[in-house]
Amino acid sequence: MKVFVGTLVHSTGEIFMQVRQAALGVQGEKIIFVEDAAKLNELKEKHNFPVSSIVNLTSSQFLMPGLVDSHVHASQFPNIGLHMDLPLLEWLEKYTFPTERSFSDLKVAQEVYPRVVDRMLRNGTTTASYFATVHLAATKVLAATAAAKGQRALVGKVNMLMNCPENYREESVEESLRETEEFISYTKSLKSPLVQPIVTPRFAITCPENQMRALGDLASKHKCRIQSHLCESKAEIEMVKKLFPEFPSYTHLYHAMGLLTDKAIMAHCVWLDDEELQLLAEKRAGVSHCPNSNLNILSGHCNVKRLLQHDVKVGLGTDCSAGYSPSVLDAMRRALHVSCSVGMEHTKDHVLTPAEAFHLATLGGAQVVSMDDCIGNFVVGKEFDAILVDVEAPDSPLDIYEQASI
Ligand SMILES: Nc1nc2[nH]cnc2c(=O)[nH]1
Repeated sequence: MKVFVGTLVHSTGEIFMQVRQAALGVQGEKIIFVEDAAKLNELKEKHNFPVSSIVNLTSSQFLMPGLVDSHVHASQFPNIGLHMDLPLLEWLEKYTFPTERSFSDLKVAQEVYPRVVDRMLRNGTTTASYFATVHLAATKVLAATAAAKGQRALVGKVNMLMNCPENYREESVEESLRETEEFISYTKSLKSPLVQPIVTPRFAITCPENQMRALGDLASKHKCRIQSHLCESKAEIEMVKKLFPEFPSYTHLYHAMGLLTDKAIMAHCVWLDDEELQLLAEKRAGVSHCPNSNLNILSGHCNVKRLLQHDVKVGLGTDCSAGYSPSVLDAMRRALHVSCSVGMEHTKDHVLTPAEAFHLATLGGAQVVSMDDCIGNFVVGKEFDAILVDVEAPDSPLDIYEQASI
């Protein structure tokens, strides 16, 4: 049993502090928090439990729930900070598909994915929902890497068949299903308590109707989560309307395909109309808000308060590499700034508070990835996915002033 002796500090200022040490979570061990040594002795006597180690937190340290990145493309990390001069559809064609295609070479996956998972953990992301690429072998590397490095992860082999380069797509619906099912079996064979497969139709533009329907069925058969992109940019929505004119909206299309489940993660959702918002709320599908990406590739300002007011589950996504930062703390800051812009366009009721941004990054994210029964906060009985923040670590980027008014 591990025991943490210390006081949990909660203040809105926390969210701007740099995470100095990540992934303290200890699998399979019980952890309790106590305020002081006297309380610990009392508990030891009462419950007669063995104590294998005690960690005392100093007054400059605090623990907080691990950060949840509900939308990130592991295969796009080589492009982080590059190529942000085009809007979504052109950006995909010119920069993103060619980079993802390079993962047909397994060596690329073996080199890139361990660095991705390390980088995410160093940023305090204890749970991530990853898009990989269409390549089965490379996607297996990502799943095995997350399992080996102890990151909680949903990993998706990307499904796409049309409106993408001939040298970067699946061959047929049959092959797409066969390989996705093989990936699901492979992930289960890892027997990791942390890593699970997620069904990943890229978006409606790249997936014909029969593929989307079949993937919806597959997710239902294997009780898998689903992730995709929805209503990210106006040009994307126009194209979806042209490709699927018989459906009342993009969101209704996904619903008809069986993709809008209570275990679905829909990235972006910047431009939902009222009916779509209603449908999303009714189906209990979650939204991954990716503000860094939405600004970079000019998608738009998502009104997160509007989503929350309709009782939609919302978490944060870094969406690397359309987003240039793999840090969920960065996503929190961007979410606050975007909400300020939305507030200036509407009313100040649309501005997020720092506490709400903190919630989006932790429990909100856990709800979106359908894991709020086991992570997201420090409720007794949940897994201990936590990060230790030390504001006085050597070279800390923060100066703490006694005069600060809290
Ligand atoms: N931001 C983003 N949007 C997408 N829509 C379809 N694919 C992508 C992607 O890779 N990134």
